[in-house]
Amino acid sequence: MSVIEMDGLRKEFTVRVKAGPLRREKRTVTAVDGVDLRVERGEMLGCIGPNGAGKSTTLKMLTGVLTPSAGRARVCGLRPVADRTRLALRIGVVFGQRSQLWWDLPLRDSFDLLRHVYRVRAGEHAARLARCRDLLDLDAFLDTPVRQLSLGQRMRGELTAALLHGPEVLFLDEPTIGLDVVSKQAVRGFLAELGRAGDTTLVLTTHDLADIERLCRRLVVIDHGRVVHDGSIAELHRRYGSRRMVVAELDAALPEPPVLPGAPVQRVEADGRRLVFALERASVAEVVAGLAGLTTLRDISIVEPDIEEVVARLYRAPAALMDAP
Ligand SMILES: Nc1ncnc2c1ncn2[C@@H]1O[C@H](COP(=O)(O)OP(=O)(O)OP(=O)(O)O)[C@@H](O)[C@H]1O
Repeated sequence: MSVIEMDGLRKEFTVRVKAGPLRREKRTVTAVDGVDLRVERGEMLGCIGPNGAGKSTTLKMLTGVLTPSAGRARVCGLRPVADRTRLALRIGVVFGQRSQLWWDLPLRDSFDLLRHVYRVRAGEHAARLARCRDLLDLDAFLDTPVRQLSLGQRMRGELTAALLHGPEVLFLDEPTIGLDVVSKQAVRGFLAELGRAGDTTLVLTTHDLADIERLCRRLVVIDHGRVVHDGSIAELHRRYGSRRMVVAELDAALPEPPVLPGAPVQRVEADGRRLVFALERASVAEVVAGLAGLTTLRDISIVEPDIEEVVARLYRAPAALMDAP
């Protein structure tokens, strides 16, 4: 049994929209449009998609916050809505906008209350808290009331709060949004460590592709409520034709951009002294050899495909053009 199962999962919302000066009409918004996915124990699944694609709605259905309009979801073998209380003991949830901490209490007291809510044994609680304190560097603000914490400090507190009962699955909606570089690194490092340990399944949505590159071997792209890619980042590059680039720095500009077979010029920069070639069929050696016959090369570098670029192209493509994953 997979730890997360989704079969034809669907969510529609009925919204009222203005249809004239005094009239409002009901309209149906399909937020999630038949998602089929399996996530195995210990996997780290990254979920990306443009604004409004249906990521948060999917997480809300998996955590029992929203009832699906159709289809089936199981998490740890449980029905998220019907078995919500039992499920709460087995999952951890960090949703950026919602806090599970007590605003007026110091972090330490919030953690203590959560121990009682989840009925965690004192020894287990202490061990998990010690690990989080160490990896997330909590000690400097453990006695500060939550409302006085910075966003990055609070997010580290939220992560700890979500993990103190030892969940099997951790759902994270935008865990690094708005964090500064240091907090982002702390959160990513912590999640990577959690992933390496291998006993927690992690599902995260993000707009920050560095989160995905750092953490997730499996990437799901959602658009218009449907899964349009499910696989590794390398597969995404292969599928959408990402190419490596060769950047050639020349001593002097050429009168015309050179035509090299299998390596079209992508960009001309620095007044013609920097040329960027896409490696379509040619190798780096062939580009270097081709250029050496024409000019003096000052420097050459290779740029690996950029995930931002491929994802931007993917988001721009109309959903209908994207084939199934
Ligand atoms: N409670 C609601 N009532 C009506 N429509 C909703 C509701 N929640 C979400 N929607 C709509 O469902 C669609 C999917 O929203 P969702 O929040 O799941 O997207 P998302 O992929 O998480 O977006 P973002 O990246 O902006 O957070 C959007 O069109 C949104 O307006």
